[in-house]
Amino acid sequence: MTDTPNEGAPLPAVLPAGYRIGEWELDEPIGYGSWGCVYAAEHITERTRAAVKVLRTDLMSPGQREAMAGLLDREVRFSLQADHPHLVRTREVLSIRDTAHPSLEGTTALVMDRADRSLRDLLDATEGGPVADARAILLGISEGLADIHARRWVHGDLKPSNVLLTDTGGVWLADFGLTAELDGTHAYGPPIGTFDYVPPEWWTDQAGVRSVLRPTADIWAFGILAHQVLTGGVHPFPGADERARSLNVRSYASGSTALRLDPAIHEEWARLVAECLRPDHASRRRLTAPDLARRVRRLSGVGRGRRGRALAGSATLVLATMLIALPSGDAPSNEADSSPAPAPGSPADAFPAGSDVPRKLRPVIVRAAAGCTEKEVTPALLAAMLKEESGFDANASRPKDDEYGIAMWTPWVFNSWAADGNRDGVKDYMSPPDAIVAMASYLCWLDQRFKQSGLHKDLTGMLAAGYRSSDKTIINERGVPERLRPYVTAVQRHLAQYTK
Ligand SMILES: Nc1ncnc2c1ncn2[C@@H]1O[C@H](COP(=O)(O)OP(=O)(O)OP(=O)(O)O)[C@@H](O)[C@H]1O
Repeated sequence: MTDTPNEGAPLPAVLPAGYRIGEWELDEPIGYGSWGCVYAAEHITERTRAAVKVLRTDLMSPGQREAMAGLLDREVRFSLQADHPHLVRTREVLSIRDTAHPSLEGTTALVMDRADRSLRDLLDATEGGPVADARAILLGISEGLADIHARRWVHGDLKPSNVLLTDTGGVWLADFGLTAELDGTHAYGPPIGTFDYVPPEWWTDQAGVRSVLRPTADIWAFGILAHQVLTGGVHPFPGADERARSLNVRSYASGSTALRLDPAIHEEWARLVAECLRPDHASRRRLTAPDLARRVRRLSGVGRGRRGRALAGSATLVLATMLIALPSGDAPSNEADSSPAPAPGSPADAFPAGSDVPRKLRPVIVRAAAGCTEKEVTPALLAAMLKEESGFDANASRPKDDEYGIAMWTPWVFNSWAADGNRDGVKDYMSPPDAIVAMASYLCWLDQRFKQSGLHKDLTGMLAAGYRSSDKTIINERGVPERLRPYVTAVQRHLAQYTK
């Protein structure tokens, strides 16, 4: 908190060197963004370096300030939870207290680890050919993206100035001002974007004053960025300026022109870039961020198992724990329901007599539930969810919402929870056993998240609602949102029928 030694004289737009925010003393600005200025800074006693992003709403018009409020909230929320070697670390978020300058009171300052340059600086300094450490940079970006998507957020503004680099080889994604949390299959953001990195559908996917944001937008941006990294800055779509290039992007997406990548790019990298630059969301979504990271890792020649540090609290860890806990047994089959009546005490006997839960599915449902130690994740709950999601139809689909199969998984979301329920070596969201085990893993994780957040009432309702939205939605609303109430009521009705 800042009361002294900041002087009482009027402050210029750029805060003067020596200005103190909390325990941090500002030095020169490192760079300017649309909403704020980033300063080099040092801790006043420990002399550690940092970068401090000051978002000065006092310099904005009332309209800008209003637009800024929501974005700022998202940037702060995501920054505080980002915990990955390839996401810039936010040390603290401060609210300026400066009695000598009341207009600054309450201004937000994000104190981050300081990088030595951005990828933009590196591209500007490179004349042709791949930038130095191109592979490591692309690997870092793809792993950072995979983590963001696994947490069900979309970066939304991936571009060279938002990729930070350190002299020691650090690669950090930064600037979470447009980072948005998914609610279902997509998020919404303000219609702001950097033309050179937005996907073709961005121009048409506007919902009122908001634009639709999907994880595939980050994949597109990665494709553009990878092309630039591999060529020393060449944008894959020709044009003298951003507007001309964006017209060429749209002409490509409409099928009028073909994609022409720089021939100097190695064939295998070019194939990956082309996949990222598929012309529409539907064809691009097959390449999820975890797949992308795997492919980049392989192309970079980095062996399996190389991770900077463990992902504390990540979904991956919970899933691994759960699958180890799965009792062994015969691999469940995908076939239709045709088995004889169950023996008493068998998995197939877990449901009330006359229940419509298909007999063939009962063992996998029971086994999937047994893999979770949370008492709410029962065979009855899984069956109730499957009933409401698909009516137990293995081929169900809602293409409009990008949801498929018995558990109505969205393909890229399934990837974060993917399970090989029938142990056939393939993790497939259209395979009922895989989809059901993944559903149990996800519900198990949601259950733990809610309990950790102090939410203990109506857990089954929150689990059903969380499956339809996200952990964050339920935690933020402290329970089932009204709009999801009809869905939750239906699941709970089935649950009562399936509970013995
Ligand atoms: N932690 C950091 N360490 C070093 N430089 C940083 C850090 N964070 C941001 N920068 C640099 O500061 C500049 C401004 O960053 P900021 O995130 O405010 O905006 P931007 O991404 O350049 O633009 P916009 O806000 O319009 O998207 C950028 O050049 C960025 O590379």
